[in-house]
Amino acid sequence: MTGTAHSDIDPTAEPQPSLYERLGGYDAIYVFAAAALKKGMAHPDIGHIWAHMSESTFYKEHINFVDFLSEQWGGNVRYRGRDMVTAHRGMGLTEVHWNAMFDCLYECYDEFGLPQELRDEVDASFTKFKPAVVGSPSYRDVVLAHPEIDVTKGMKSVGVHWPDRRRGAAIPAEAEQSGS
Ligand code: HEM
Repeated sequence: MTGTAHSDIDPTAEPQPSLYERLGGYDAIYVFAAAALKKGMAHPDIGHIWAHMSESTFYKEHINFVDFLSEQWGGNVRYRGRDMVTAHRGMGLTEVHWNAMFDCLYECYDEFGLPQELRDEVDASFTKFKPAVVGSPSYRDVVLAHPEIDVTKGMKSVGVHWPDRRRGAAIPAEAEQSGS
C-alpha cells in the first residue's frame, strides 16, 4: 500500500483545473474543433452535410461549436447559439451520423496526442447530449409526408413530437431551453 489514498480525501488539496484548462483553453479547442469539422467534411457518412453550406455559415458553426464546448468544459465562455434540441431537431440524425462524428473525434484525439483520461472525459461530455442530437425525424421527410403542413409551424403542428416525452426521452436539462 502507498499513502496515496489519503490524498483522495485531503480537504486542502487544490481542486482539479477544468477540462477546458486541461485541454489548453480556447485556442486549443478552436484548433481541435476545426480539425474535427474538416474530418467531418471528408467522412463518407456525413460529408454531404457540408455540400451546400456556405463558407460564412461554416465559420459561424465553428465558433458556436467552440463556444458551446468551452462553456461545457468549464471555460469562462458564453455560448450564444441555439440549445442542442432546437439545433438538431429535424436533421434526421442517426447512429450512423453519431458514429461518424466519433470516428472524426478519435482521429483528432490521436493527432493531438490526447491522454486517455481526457479522451474519456470528452467522450462522456458528448455522449450526455446524444438523446438531444440523435433520433429526430428529418423535417423534410415530415413536410413531404404532410402536404397540408404550414412549414413555418414546425413538425409539432402535424402531431410529430421530438423529443417525445411520452416515450420517456431522457434529455439533459441543459440541452433544451424551456418551451422548445
Ligand atoms: C454531442 C454531439 C453534438 C454536439 C455537442 C453538437 C453541437 C452543435 C452546436 C453547438 C451547434 C451550433 C448550433 C447553433 O449554431 O445555434 C450545432 C449545429 C449543427 N450540428 Fe451538431 N452537435 C453534435 C452532434 C452532431 C452530429 C452527430 C451531427 C451530424 C453528423 C451534427 C450536425 C450539426 C449541423 C449540420 C449543425 C448546423 C445546424 C444549423 O445551423 O442549421 N451535430 N451542433
